[in-house]
Amino acid sequence: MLRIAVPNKGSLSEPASEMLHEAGYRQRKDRRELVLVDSDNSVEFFFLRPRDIAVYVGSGKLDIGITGRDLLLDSGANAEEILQLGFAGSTFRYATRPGTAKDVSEFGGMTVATSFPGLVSSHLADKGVDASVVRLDGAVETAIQLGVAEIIADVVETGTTLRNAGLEIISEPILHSEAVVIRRAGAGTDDPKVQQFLRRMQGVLVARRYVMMDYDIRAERLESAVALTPGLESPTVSPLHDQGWVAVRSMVRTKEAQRIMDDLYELGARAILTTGIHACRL
Ligand SMILES: Nc1ncnc2c1ncn2[C@@H]1O[C@H](COP(=O)(O)OP(=O)(O)OP(=O)(O)O)[C@@H](O)[C@H]1O
Ligand SMILES: O=P(O)(O)OC[C@H]1O[C@H](OP(=O)(O)OP(=O)(O)O)[C@H](O)[C@@H]1O
Ligand SMILES: [Mg+2]
Repeated sequence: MLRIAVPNKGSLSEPASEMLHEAGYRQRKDRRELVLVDSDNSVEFFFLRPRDIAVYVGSGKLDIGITGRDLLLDSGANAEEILQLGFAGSTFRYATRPGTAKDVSEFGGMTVATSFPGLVSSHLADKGVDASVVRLDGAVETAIQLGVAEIIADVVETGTTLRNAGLEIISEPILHSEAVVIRRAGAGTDDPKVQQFLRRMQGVLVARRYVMMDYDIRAERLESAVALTPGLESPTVSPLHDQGWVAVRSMVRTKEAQRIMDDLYELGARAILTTGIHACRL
């Protein structure tokens, strides 16, 4: 059985379970369930606090985990990313009241409040800045108002939370984060059970990002049309009964589908259809 850690709470929890469900795995119906065995797929899921996942996986007690890159790096656990999952995207940044500091180099002697002390301490050390770090559990924006710290370091998605707290971002992001699949460092991905899990998750990513596009085009325009829809490897081209026309089938990025349909139409393509992909193995 492959033992997989899944976030049980917070921003990562629902999208992680949704993705696993799309990959064909059973997921819990009751949020209080802590362990779930999916015997059909030889997988055991452990629903754990997002912060703890890297610790379990790093110790080798669990084979694989889903967590955030920021949480992984903050934990200092002996684990590494093996797949990026494309959800829970955010940056990790410093912020303060206007006028306090314009750059990390000015933080010397100040206090930084954060829920990610490992990440922040090592970033400050890299920059050679001698600032104190105070660890808080959440809602760190308030630490400045209450005089616990001059600076905060926190997850920023839209920036709304910072704006509402009257804070401004300082310097470049410390980190770009997203949900990732992790494994104990050095354990590799050769294990067939791990390979199968990764193929399923990659299948979901592709099914989410691509649609299948079909169209008919005159044979003499085929090369120009194929240049617009090169597919992942190479498009399928089939002859039509009506001589001089061919049918083309190719995968295109969902985000680009409408633009490509316009361009194909301009080129003379007709009967242009897109269909969703439910699942795939590349
Ligand atoms: N607003 C957000 N947008 C995108 N990702 C976020 C956001 N807030 C937190 N995350 C990500 O979620 C992970 C943190 O999960 P965690 O459950 O500890 O905190 P949370 O989602 O803020 O939940 P809570 O604070 O309610 O417990 C990190 O990887 C972080 O980057
Ligand atoms: O840039 P934004 O779109 O505003 O999102 C970022 C905010 O979302 C998270 O907070 P959450 O609501 O999880 O509260 P927390 O501080 O208690 O974790 C995070 O800690 C930031 O505060
Ligand atoms: Mg939070």
